[in-house]
Amino acid sequence: MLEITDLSKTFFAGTANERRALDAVSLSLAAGEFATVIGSNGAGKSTLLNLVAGRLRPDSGRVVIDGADVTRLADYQRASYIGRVFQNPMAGSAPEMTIEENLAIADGRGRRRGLRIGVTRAKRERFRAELASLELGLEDRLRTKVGMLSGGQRQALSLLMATFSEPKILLLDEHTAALDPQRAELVLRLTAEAVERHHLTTLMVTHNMEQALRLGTRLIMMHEGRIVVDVAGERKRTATVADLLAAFERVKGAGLDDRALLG
Ligand SMILES: Nc1ncnc2c1ncn2[C@@H]1O[C@H](COP(=O)(O)OP(=O)(O)OP(=O)(O)O)[C@@H](O)[C@H]1O
Repeated sequence: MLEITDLSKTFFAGTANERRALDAVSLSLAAGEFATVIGSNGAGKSTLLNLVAGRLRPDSGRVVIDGADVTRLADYQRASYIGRVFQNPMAGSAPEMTIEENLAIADGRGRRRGLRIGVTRAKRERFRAELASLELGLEDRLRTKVGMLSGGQRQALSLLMATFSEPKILLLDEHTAALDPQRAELVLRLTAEAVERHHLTTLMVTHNMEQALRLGTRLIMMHEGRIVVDVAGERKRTATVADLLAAFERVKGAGLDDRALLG
């Protein structure tokens, strides 16, 4: 479903500040595969997501989604392929618009006939049913402005909006980091349910190793623009936080050529 081949991105190339954010990364995710992505600050995690979303253009390499080469498409041109939730709960929805208006926009995303935010009775019923699944009581507040919601409620709504039009790829960029532990747990549960229900191919960046181990079917560790650990199946299920920390220490100590051994 997602084929990334030899993807590279350097910022400020040719200057003293040159920074190789992504270094010939290749990654293949099958339909429905849910990869959690960890790595230290500056490892290239957000850059990877930005390249998949089309927010950034790569210097070289390819991004193929569901067989379509989207490498040269701008972010709005691949919007129908991608749902994304950011760290900031304020980023995913429009505060001055109501819950149902926000959902109507999400519902129309990627469709051809422009922005249609008209809400029919049938749509309203669907919105109500989807909101009820969040178990936050938002189904009774369709006409409430989104700016009135708490961070956790807003992030749950952002997640619903990101998955509403059943995207091919779901990108989650530390989407629970700004929430208190209880709300973070709720949004994580909703995430797992949405991925399962819509069979979404997912990349979830997190700094929380326990989360990275508990969620998803695959775990990727990045370091200095490369994927240095990539585990799935039984190996992922039985891995511990201590294993990840040990792997990270090995990566930091290893020369570039040795890193391939860790996968
Ligand atoms: N728009 C940009 N302009 C210049 N440099 C950038 C830009 N985005 C990222 N970088 C640099 O690229 C490198 C990778 O950054 P990136 O944000 O992808 O890392 P990350 O793994 O997401 O880190 P964090 O965990 O801190 O969010 C860093 O050195 C960063 O400073």
